[in-house]
Amino acid sequence: MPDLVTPPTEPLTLSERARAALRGRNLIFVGLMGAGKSAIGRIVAQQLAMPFVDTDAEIERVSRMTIPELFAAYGEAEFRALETRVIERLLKSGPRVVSTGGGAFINERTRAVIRSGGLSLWLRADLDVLWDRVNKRDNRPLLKTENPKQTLENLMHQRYPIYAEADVTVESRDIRKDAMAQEVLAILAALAEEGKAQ
Ligand SMILES: Nc1ncnc2c1ncn2[C@@H]1O[C@H](COP(=O)(O)OP(=O)(O)O)[C@@H](O)[C@H]1O
Ligand SMILES: O=C(O)C1=C[C@@H](OP(=O)(O)O)[C@@H](O)[C@H](O)C1
Ligand SMILES: [Mg+2]
Repeated sequence: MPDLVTPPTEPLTLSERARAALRGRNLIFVGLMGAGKSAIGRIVAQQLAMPFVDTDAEIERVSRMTIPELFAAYGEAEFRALETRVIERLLKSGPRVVSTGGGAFINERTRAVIRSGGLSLWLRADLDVLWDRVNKRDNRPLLKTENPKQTLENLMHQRYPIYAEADVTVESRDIRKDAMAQEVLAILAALAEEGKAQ
């Protein structure tokens, strides 16, 4: 007689549980410059076995210009319009993990596109963590001011109430990037299980 007892199923991995929270939707990282959207988004995508796109890199690819060149040549308003179009296209052809530039979710149109395009995740960080990270590079045109740390702090005050509208908030801490990515997965998995990731 063959054994008709169903074998026990393997427990789901953390990545599988996190992916369940997305229910086939895009995962969109938002937050201020230096929060780790680009770096952590890439690792999370690998873990979820989903394609990854960084919107700044995509904007640079399609325009064949760098972000500082785009700001210098066309100004912030034009950059935002291009950013909205690029994000809309990427989200429509998903599901992917998408890391946005810091100002994307602040723009009303882009925010609406992100809201309807998937699960938004705010990587939230303190000023000192952000400053420590952005200070090392000079590729962020908005920080080319007399006092860039003060500018970053002003942006925090302006933007944090808006980032808070994201579906999920994760504290971006000063820990290894792979550990940070694991935290993101664990929070997504917990959401799926609580049935909160609507
Ligand atoms: N958890 C982390 N620990 C250490 N360094 C980090 C961490 N997250 C990001 N970084 C580094 O900080 C810098 C800014 O991160 P990035 O992903 O570009 O931020 P964002 O895209 O949000 O502006 C990069 O050099 C990145 O490697
Ligand atoms: O905060 C912003 O308005 C910006 C953030 C940058 O992306 P990161 O947040 O990935 O640095 C980039 O899109 C551009 O310099 C503008
Ligand atoms: Mg980035």
